[in-house]
Amino acid sequence: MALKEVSSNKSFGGWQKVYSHESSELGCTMKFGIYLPPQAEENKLPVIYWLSGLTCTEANFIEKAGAQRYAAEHGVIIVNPDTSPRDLNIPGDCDAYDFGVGAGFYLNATQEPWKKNYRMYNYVTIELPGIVNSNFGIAEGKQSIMGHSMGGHGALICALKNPGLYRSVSAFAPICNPSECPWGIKAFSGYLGQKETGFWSEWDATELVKRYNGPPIELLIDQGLEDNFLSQKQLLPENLIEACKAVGVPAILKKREGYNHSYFYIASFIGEHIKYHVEALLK
Ligand SMILES: N[C@@H](CCC(=O)N[C@@H](CSC=O)C(=O)NCC(=O)O)C(=O)O
Repeated sequence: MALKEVSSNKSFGGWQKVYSHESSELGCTMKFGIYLPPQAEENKLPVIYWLSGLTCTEANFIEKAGAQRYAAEHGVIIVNPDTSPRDLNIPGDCDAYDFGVGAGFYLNATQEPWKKNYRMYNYVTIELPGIVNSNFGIAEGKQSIMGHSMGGHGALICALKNPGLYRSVSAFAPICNPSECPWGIKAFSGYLGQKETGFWSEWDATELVKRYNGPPIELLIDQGLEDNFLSQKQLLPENLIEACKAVGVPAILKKREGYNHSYFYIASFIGEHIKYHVEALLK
C-alpha cells in the first residue's frame, strides 16, 4: 500500500508526520498522523493508537493534545487516524456534526447508503495496523489503544471485541453506553438499523464487557466533572462502571474536578495515559 507523505515536522527530537493512502476498506483516500520519537531511528518500538471524537480530523490530536513530548520521553509511536471516510458525497453525509463525515463511530455499518464505506472498525483494527506494521518499525504484538469521546467508545469496543490484541486501553470522556444516549441512538439507528434487529450490543462497551471472555483486561476511564456532555447524559460512565463491577472486570475511573470535554482537558492528562500504556507495553 503506497503511502504519501502529507507533512513532516520535527518535534521533541522525533517527527510528527501525516500520511495519506487509498483505503480499500473505506473506498476513499484517508489520512493518518504518526509520531515517530527519536528512538525510532534505532529501534523497533511499541505503538499506541489514538481515536478522536466527533468533528475531528487527524489534525486535532496532533495539534492540541501535546502528546509528542511524552511519546518522545517514553519511546513510543502514536498513530491517529481520521474519524470517518471523506469526500464520498453520500447524500446526507455532511448534514450534521454527529453523523456521517467526522462521525464514523468506529463500527462497520450494515445499512444503505453507509455500509459500503463506513467501516471504520475494520479500518482501525485491521487495515491501518497492517499499513503501519509494514511501513514503520513496530515491535511485534506491542500495541495499545486510547481515545476521546466517540473515540473513547471506539477504543473500548476495539479492545473488548479483540481480546489480547491490545496490551492496554484507556479512554477520555468516552461514550460508554451508546445504545442509551442520544449520540449513539442516532448513529446506531442510521448505520446499523433498528435496535431490535441491528445488533447494537456488539458495538456498545457496556454490553460487550458483560460478555468479555479473554485474557485479563483493565479499563482506564478518565472523566472531567464539568463536562457538558456528561451532564447531558451522552457519556454514561456510571453504566459501564456498574457493568464492570457486575462481571468483575477491573475499571479505573479517574474523576477530574473542574475539567470539561475539551482538548485542554486531554492535554492535562495525556502524559498520565501514555505512561499507563507504556507500563503495559513494556511488560
Ligand atoms: N457541537 C460541537 C460538538 C463537537 C465536539 O465537541 N467534538 C469533540 C468530541 S465530542 C465526542 O466525540 C472534539 O473533540 N472536538 C474537536 C476539538 O478540537 O475540540 C461542535 O460541533 O463543535
